[in-house]
Amino acid sequence: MSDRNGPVVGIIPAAGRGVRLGESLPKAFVELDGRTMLDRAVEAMLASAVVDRVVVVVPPELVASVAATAPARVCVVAGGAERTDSVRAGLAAAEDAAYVLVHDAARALTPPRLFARIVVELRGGRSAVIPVLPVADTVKSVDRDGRVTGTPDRSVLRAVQTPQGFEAGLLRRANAGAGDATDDAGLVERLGEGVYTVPGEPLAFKITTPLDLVLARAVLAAGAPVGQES
Ligand SMILES: Nc1ccn([C@@H]2O[C@H](COP(=O)(O)OP(=O)(O)OP(=O)(O)O)[C@@H](O)[C@H]2O)c(=O)n1
Ligand SMILES: C[C@](O)(CO)[C@H](O)COP(=O)(O)O
Repeated sequence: MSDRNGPVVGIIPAAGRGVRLGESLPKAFVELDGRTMLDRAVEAMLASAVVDRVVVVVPPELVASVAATAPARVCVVAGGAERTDSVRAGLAAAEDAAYVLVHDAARALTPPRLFARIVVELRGGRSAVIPVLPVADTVKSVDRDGRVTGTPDRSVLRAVQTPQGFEAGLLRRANAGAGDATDDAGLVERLGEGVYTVPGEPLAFKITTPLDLVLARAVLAAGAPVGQES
């Protein structure tokens, strides 16, 4: 059990290569209207006013250059081969945390109010809290031949975003366990611990493909109040 008033440390995994985006530099360093995805993610986290400090996890060769321009309350560490490895590196630099918020740099337009929504639940006694949205498409499971094996009831499905918030000790235990997962909550679920949901934000979409990049730039060009509102 964490100290309910203890520090919240944000961890921003930004060490991916962005293969699916296909740009010539690591994805977190691609610019959206003059500011990198990473800078936007850090600024939103700090603007939320619910995070005490931020650990940014970047490709090893970029640690020195990112650290040289990092704002106050932000430290920079080297990431690993998989996202889970990068989160582990972030956790190692968050030794003082009572709670951690793990947030993809790739969700660069996330409104600050989403961080606050997660922290309210953590301080209220939840150990693991994630933002989700309803699923708009029908989802099928398929076998290796592409043959449909089932149609899950859409009403119980949710698309999962970040920031994902945890009692720090719980995420340390989950992350130290064997195996990988596509999100941090998945590791916590494997421990048999409850993971709770709060409403996500459409603007917290993950910039994964070139089309996502077009969408993000269009949102900014349209003058949406991204990063300003709390
Ligand atoms: N070894 C890794 C892989 C991913 N990430 C981060 O985890 C977030 C979500 O990952 P994703 O969107 O898949 O980014 P990439 O791994 O860069 O994308 P791709 O799979 O297309 O290469 C991103 O902010 C990414 O930088 C990370 O810190 N370390
Ligand atoms: C953590 C995550 O953003 C939740 O939706 C997602 O699972 C990351 O997946 P990726 O393939 O590493 O982008």
